[in-house]
Amino acid sequence: QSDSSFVAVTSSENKLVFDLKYATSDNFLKAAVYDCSTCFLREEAAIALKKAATRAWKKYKLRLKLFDCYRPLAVQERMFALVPNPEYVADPKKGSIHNRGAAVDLTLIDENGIELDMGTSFDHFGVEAAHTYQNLTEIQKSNRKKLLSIMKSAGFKPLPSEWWHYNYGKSRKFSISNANLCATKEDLNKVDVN
Ligand SMILES: C[C@@H](N)C(=O)N[C@H](C)C(=O)O
Ligand SMILES: [Zn+2]
Repeated sequence: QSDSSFVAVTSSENKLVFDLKYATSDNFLKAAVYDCSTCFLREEAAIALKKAATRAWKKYKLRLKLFDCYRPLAVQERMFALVPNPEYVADPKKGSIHNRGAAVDLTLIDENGIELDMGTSFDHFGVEAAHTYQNLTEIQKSNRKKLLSIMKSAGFKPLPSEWWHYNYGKSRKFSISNANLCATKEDLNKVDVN
C-alpha cells in the first residue's frame, strides 16, 4: 500500500491562504458541498505544497491561495453530472486526483492579498484557461509561468486545460476516497506551512 495518510494543511504564518470555493456557494455548483473549509491532502502532497509555498515566497514574494484540495468522490459525481467534460471535470468512474488527495486548485496572490491576473477566473471551463492559450497579455502569461515554475519545482504537474489545477507526483498511486474528512479532522495530523 503506497498511500501516505491524509493530513490537514495549516498555515500559521499565512504563507498559504485558503479560499476553498466548494465549501461556499461561490462555485459552479452554486452550492456549498463541503462540510468544512479545511484543506486535506496526502502527507506527501502537503509536504510538496509547503515546498511550493516557500519557493513562491523566497523567489517572488508571492503567496499561494488554495481553491481546492481533497475532494470526496460523491462531490466529483455531482460535479460531473453538471459538467460531463473530462477536460474540465474528471470522470468519477476514473476518479479525479482530487479524490486521491493529491491535487490542488490554486493561484498566486501578492503582498496585499490580491490575486495575480491569470487571464480567466478559477473554474472558467473554456479554451482560455488552457496552458497553450496564447491570446493573453504579457503579464497574464508571465503570471501563469510563475505559478507553473513554482509548482513544477515542488514536484507538481500541470493539467493542460486548467491553469489552476496541479497534480502531485505519481498521483494515481494514491487510492480514491469518499471519506468526509471533516468528521475526523481532530484525529488527523497537520502539515503547517509557516
Ligand atoms: C472542477 C475543477 N476545479 C477540477 O478540479 N477539474 C479537474 C479536471 C478534476 O476534476 O480533477
Ligand atoms: Zn482541480
